[in-house]
Amino acid sequence: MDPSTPTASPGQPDDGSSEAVPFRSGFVALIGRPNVGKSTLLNQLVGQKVAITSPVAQTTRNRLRAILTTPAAQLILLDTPGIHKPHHLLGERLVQSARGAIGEVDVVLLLVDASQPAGRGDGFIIDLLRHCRVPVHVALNKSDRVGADAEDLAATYREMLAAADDRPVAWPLHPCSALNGDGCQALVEALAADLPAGPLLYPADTVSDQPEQLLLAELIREQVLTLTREEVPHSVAVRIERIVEDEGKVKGKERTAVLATVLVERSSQKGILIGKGGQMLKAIGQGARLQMQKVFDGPVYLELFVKVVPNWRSHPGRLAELGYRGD
Ligand SMILES: Nc1nc2c(ncn2[C@@H]2O[C@H](COP(=O)(O)OP(=O)(O)OP(=O)(O)O)[C@@H](O)[C@H]2O)c(=O)[nH]1
Repeated sequence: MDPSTPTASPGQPDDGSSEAVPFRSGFVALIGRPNVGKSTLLNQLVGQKVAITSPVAQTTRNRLRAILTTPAAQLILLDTPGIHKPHHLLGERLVQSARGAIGEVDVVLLLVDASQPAGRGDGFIIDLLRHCRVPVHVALNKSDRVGADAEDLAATYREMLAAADDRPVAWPLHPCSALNGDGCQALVEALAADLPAGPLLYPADTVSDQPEQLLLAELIREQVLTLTREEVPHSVAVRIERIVEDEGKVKGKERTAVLATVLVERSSQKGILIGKGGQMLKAIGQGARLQMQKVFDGPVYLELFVKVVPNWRSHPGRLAELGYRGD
């Protein structure tokens, strides 16, 4: 299909009758508690890595737009930081950012971890969404872990949601697995059906509006989250200093050099990040470099520095500099 003619959809009759199915486009906010799988779902839906994921809660710090174009619709998906009780200025900005997203979209997708019982956190989010003027869908994620069939899972979760909140909620439930893709196509179709008729808002082959620098910084942060222990992850920020087309070519492909600084709050954290004989920093660099090579589709040289900036998470100026605006 020619992407510049978005009204041509598979449901459109070719007899010239007026019952053409309109192309739909609009914004969908992904809302949920930390670690329910929002970023994993985003990557699964657009078919490539646009958001970093990790088993550490509160991985997502920026609102990311991922763009999914099907023959019938274009969905602009806003990944939001998990909603949780904030403990510092960064935390407050993250929650503000998620709340802000609810007011700006055409559809809200509430993601829950269906392998966990619904709890007070779910009640808090349901309350936040109760007065939302746009359709709310609920993705029952991690269905692969539950072992129940889709119907049973929906019925169980409906009861759990009702128990988490005394007033009944009648939002459509979609069992799915962001990890293996089960149920994701049906989910996309349901979301698309609730979008307004409209044209393509981005070229059909766009998958993200995230600046390259931010993605590269996130790929480094992902390795830190994956490889280091509890006390380090949330104190880390990454700043990309420079990206240069390197002189050298490897197997005929241009090499890209990336220079980045990893910011931590304490010198003890710097020690952990560097590791014995520099082993930890080397492993972080190697992991990030492999991911970056996929982004550039070519060889990457990555140089990492570690710098201590005490309390950067509580400094409005530092947060803004690193892109955490909480808008
Ligand atoms: N088994 C299983 N695990 C999943 C699924 N979706 C996500 N996960 C795992 O859950 C963890 C958290 O996933 P993320 O995508 O980072 O979660 P998030 O909601 O974006 O997290 P925050 O950034 O903290 O808000 C990771 O270890 C994922 O691999 C799923 O469908 N099935």
